[in-house]
Amino acid sequence: MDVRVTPTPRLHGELQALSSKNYTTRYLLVAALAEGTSTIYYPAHSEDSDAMRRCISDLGAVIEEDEEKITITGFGRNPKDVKELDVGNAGAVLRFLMAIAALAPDVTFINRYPDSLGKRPHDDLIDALGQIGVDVQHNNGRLPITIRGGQAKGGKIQVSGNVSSQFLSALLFLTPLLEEDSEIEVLHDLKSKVVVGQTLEVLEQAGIVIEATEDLMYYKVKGGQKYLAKKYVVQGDYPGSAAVLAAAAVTESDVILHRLEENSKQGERAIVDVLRMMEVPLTHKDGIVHVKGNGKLKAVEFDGDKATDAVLAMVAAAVFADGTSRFYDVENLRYKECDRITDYLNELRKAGANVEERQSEIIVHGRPEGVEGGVEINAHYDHRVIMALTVVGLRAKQPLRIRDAHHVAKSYPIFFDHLKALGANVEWIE
Ligand SMILES: O=C(O)C1=C[C@@H](OP(=O)(O)O)[C@@H](O)[C@H](O)C1
Ligand SMILES: C=C(OP(=O)(O)O)C(=O)O
Repeated sequence: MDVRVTPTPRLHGELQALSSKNYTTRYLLVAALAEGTSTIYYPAHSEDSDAMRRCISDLGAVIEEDEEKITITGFGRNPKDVKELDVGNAGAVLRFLMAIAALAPDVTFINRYPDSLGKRPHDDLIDALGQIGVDVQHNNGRLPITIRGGQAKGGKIQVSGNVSSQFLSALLFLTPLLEEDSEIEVLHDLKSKVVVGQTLEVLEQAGIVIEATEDLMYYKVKGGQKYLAKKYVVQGDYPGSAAVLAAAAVTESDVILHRLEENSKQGERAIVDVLRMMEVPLTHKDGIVHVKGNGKLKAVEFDGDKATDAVLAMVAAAVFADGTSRFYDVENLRYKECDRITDYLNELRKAGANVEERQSEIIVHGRPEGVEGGVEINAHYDHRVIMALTVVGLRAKQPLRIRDAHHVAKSYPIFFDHLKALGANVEWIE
């Protein structure tokens, strides 16, 4: 399904932010790893969070759900002997469960998205699991991947952090359940470090004790720990909301978004600071962001690694800024649903933006006068590309057609409903 985005000068209205994808996947996982019954209030509903639900259920968690909450009776350290797991296109779900599969005899992760997740590398995690005796069969570091666990006892693990933080998070979820104590040392740089903060926060809430150095590069984990069954409440999602806020910033707007905690550990809350730096009129108080956009933005420089899943939305806003913006330290955007530097900038250029790439930088020469539009956009299976190009389309001169925009459902199935509710001219077309 495609979406047509027709230029829209004004947005107006009030929305509840959707629930955080990253917290939902983590709470589902720690609930599955506990032996009792946990309750998660306001879980996210998206393809990625559904992938975690489906997989933990296949592994033996018992799940009941109503409008408001989900209750999960976990399998502790004894997952069911499943032969196959389907994580859809969800990178974090795959990586976390690759580690948990070390507790099972023989699991194969199938390759349902050969052109997206199927291209992403998992070598660093495969290597780390190998160090504690887990046998991993793989296709040159990629899916399909078969894990034969059972032998893992704990010990010293070194893991590289310069492609994805998800490998480290995966090991942090697994090692407390192993018989022996573990030490985890992160090699090279640790990208998306802030997200590891969310992992540690959730582990602590689940009763797991982990000693971490302040720089998050070294950990001591006692083996034989138990995840506790708990009650969790999922907060609002900054990465998805970043696109809505960017849309409000590039238009004349009066847009209010609820459920965005000021002191959240989500790095993508930096969207608020970045828009402020761009001189977009806004306030943020008591979990409510209120943007009163006038369409005027100033260029900005920002370390994108601090807010990895909001960078594309920030870049979309910068397309209309006065001056040249620079988003640096973003190399690992290349290893996501698509190459979020080369592929994304190609689509932006088609729409009429003036952008340049470096290996780990995105440079945007702003066009406050607007961009031409009138083209078809390739979504590259990437929800964040779809959302960011929608922002650009709102201020293009001619409509943009975004092909296969249904992939927005990976994290934000109701994104277009939300934008429509604000008055955006967006419509699904066959
Ligand atoms: O741990 C997580 O839930 C995630 C970590 C980040 O990935 P990287 O660590 O690969 O940057 C982020 O982009 C992804 O959306 C979710
Ligand atoms: C990169 C993302 O997710 P994942 O790595 O879990 O596929 C994302 O949500 O933008």
